[in-house]
Amino acid sequence: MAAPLLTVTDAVKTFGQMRAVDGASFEVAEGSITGLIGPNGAGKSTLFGAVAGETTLTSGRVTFAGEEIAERSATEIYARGLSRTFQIPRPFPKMTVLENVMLAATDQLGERFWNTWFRPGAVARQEREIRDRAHEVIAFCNLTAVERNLAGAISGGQKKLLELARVLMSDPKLILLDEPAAGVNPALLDTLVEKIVELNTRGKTFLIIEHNMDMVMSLCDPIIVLAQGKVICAGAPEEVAGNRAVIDAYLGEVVA
Ligand SMILES: Nc1ncnc2c1ncn2[C@@H]1O[C@H](COP(=O)(O)OP(=O)(O)OP(=O)(O)O)[C@@H](O)[C@H]1O
Repeated sequence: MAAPLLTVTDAVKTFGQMRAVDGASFEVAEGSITGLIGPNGAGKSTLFGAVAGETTLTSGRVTFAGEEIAERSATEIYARGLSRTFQIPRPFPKMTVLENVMLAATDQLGERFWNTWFRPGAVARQEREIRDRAHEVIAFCNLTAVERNLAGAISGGQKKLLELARVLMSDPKLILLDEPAAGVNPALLDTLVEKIVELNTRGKTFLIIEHNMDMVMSLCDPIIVLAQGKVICAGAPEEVAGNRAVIDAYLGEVVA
């Protein structure tokens, strides 16, 4: 069997006395759409932040594409092909959809971009390439009709598609989606799911945090369940749905 694309081993993240992530271990197989679920406060977003390099784990290991990344910066991890979206989309509201998508590419070019200031011909060529790629990605995400609109003025669902478009500019191997369905109307949710499936067919691997159980159960396999910072179950949707510890964790949330 192929080595996993992402491996998290004994991850711990504490905030003062609080163990937000408490010894979590799991794998994401290359080519999978893996779900990460769990009650509120289980530690899912904290784990995402640690995997993407925004925060450092208190202890534990993270391996991505065969390389240890727990100590790497977010920029280095992004450059290696791991990109994420946020629970609440963070576009630049006063810029157009097209500008937002193009900016995702200039972010990633970093120093190389600034170097080109000394070579004006190269700047123009690079800008053309970025614009062409942005148009492709925007069309794929069904956003062409609004590409000249201000990002702050498009719908919640379109903002989620914009997040996906920005992520796609870097052509990542692994895409982390943080609650893609939150605040998205059913029609746009179908589009979003369709796009995820299509990208997966083209070889992209996904790790998805989601509270919408219908979406998770139909889209993700395997599903990893986190509760109080620990993985309490991981398996196929039907296994997870019938697991006693999972049911108890969610019931605990309802009762609490
Ligand atoms: N920067 C921080 N400082 C202190 N506590 C934090 C911090 N970030 C997260 N926490 C706490 O860590 C725990 C895990 O939070 P986290 O956001 O990772 O959970 P989650 O599973 O993503 O929850 P949700 O589904 O509600 O988004 C929570 O109790 C939260 O209050």
